[in-house]
Amino acid sequence: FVPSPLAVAPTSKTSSNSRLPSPLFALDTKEKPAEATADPAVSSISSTTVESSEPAADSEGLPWWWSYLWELPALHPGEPGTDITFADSANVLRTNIEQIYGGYPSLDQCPLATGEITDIADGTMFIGLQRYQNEYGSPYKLCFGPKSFLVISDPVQAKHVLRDANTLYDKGILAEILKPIMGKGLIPADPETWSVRRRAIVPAFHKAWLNHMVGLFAYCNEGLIASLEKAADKKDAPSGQTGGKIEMEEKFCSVALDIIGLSVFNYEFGSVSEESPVIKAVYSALVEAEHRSMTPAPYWDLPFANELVPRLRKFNSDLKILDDVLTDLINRAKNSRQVEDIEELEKRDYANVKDPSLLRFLVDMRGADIDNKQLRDDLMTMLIAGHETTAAVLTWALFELTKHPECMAKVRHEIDSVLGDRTPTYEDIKSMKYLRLVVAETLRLYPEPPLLIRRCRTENKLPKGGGREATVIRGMDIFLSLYNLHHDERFWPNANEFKPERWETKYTNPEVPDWAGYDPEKWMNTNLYPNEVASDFAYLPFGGGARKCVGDEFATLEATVTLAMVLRRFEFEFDSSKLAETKVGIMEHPEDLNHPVGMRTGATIHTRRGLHMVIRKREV
Ligand code: HEM
Repeated sequence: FVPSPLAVAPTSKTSSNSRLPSPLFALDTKEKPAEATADPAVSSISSTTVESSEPAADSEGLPWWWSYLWELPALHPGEPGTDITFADSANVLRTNIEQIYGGYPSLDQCPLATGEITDIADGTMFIGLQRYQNEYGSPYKLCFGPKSFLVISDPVQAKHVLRDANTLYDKGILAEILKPIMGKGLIPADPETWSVRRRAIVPAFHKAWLNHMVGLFAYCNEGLIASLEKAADKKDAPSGQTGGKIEMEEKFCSVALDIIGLSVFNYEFGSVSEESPVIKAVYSALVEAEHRSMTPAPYWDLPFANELVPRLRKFNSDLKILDDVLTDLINRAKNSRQVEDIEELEKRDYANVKDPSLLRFLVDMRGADIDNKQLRDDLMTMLIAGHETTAAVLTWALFELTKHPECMAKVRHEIDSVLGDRTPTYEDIKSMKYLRLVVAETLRLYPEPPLLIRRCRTENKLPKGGGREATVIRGMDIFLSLYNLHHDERFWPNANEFKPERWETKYTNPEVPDWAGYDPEKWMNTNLYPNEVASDFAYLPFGGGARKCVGDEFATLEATVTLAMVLRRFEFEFDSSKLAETKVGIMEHPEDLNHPVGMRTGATIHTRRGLHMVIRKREV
């Protein structure tokens, strides 16, 4: 198997990027400069990024072509956790070869995107995929060596994959990569384990608990506010600006970690104010999950790799620290177990409950599986799934509000009139509609993650929708681009504009067959935030169908409370000294023109160099 005819072939011009683009998410081609990451935890995140001038070997010293070899079906037969076999992978490969040498239309009727590899390896793969979408429509196919992906960016087709035919798809590569970290947690779990655990975990996010969580979010934010006050008091802003300097992406990461620790397993990380080996271990797990998602060859599965590769040895020892903490918390919860029926648990008076964590609920539930390993996997999954995602939403919401002073003024007016000096309650959130729309609009412009991943288990037909009818063959890997869906003018007029008001207006487009359009009536009376149902699957920040995020309401409430508390007390401006520095980034990435902080992807969309702001206490 010669890779180049099948690949979007690296040309001599692009040879510095000759390592294959990631099969997952994106390759980041820029390294975050050290000054943007004073916090060691955050600097360890930036260390996962890959330099554009990468020589012909990756960070583990493996030659770039090794990843091609790994993808040969003979070396990578039948995927663990799925029923896809060597024969299925070979059939997908044969289809692609026939298409390349036989010409379009192929067996699956999908055009093959061709172009320079740099189109998608410039650090923002989702933007590269959008360029191809404009050219080829939905779905189109992308080949990297013998590996191929069907890229879907249409709401009707997304509804088919996620909801109507969801049993015909599994998580494919994503499950393979996350299994060593999350075990049998919901994201990578096999179908049997998934349905048992999903039934146990969904009731844990019940109404009374979410109501109580609003108070917990406010409690964790007090630490953040104290640390922001200190920064404001420093008054070290660059000349021409007043206030103190602060990097807000890192601050939002810390508060989101504190919140997830306390709410999910009753553990005080206290990461807003200090650094500890456990916090470092959490970041190590996150960094490794992200690194694996960007590494084409699963070298960690090789015999002895975990003993021999220094990176893996370090990761395993960090994971052990985290596992020990989780095991201790699980044992303590089990030792004080008080079994109750789900209905009774859901009626708990949380004001008088000492430990309101999700772990407590999962242990106390009658008939629950309280096997240590399973509980550990559940907690680890929620820690990873629920931390950086929310931090990213907060980062981009502050970024957009700073760019749009008229929206900021509206938000502030709402917060002042609803909250006054109080900390927010669930009822207050209901009253702060504009702020909720800001959160929704941020999730539209910056979906976290920007791509969903699936693998087809049974050949089936994709409906046409606003794209083309196609056959998805068994074994085919899928990228469902949320970024494309959310930025498509056919579903969202002036799609690139930050306009929270858009969510109040009905929109239909008869030119997209079978798409019902967006209808605010479908959520405003029943939900706090717009969702996939109201947009007929054109807005999928939390996915949709059976595998939809279990933490959607938790996360949106968390983001709303945090923004309300922070924006009420502080004024922000972009740090002008850092803006000048990022001009280089702007020149290199024309699509970043509206993003003075730049974008890069791992599992979520990060800034390139941090969200550097000048902060002042607000006169109220
Ligand atoms: C703004 C924050 C968040 C965003 C944008 C987000 C987004 C998503 C998305 C898009 C999925 C679907 C993935 C797929 O279909 O492949 C998902 C799944 C999931 N999320 Fe979230 N999430 C967020 C916060 C949270 C939180 C706070 C938790 C838990 C405390 C959480 C736990 C999970 C779990 C367990 C799954 C897997 C569900 C399953 O497969 O059954 N997420 N999330």
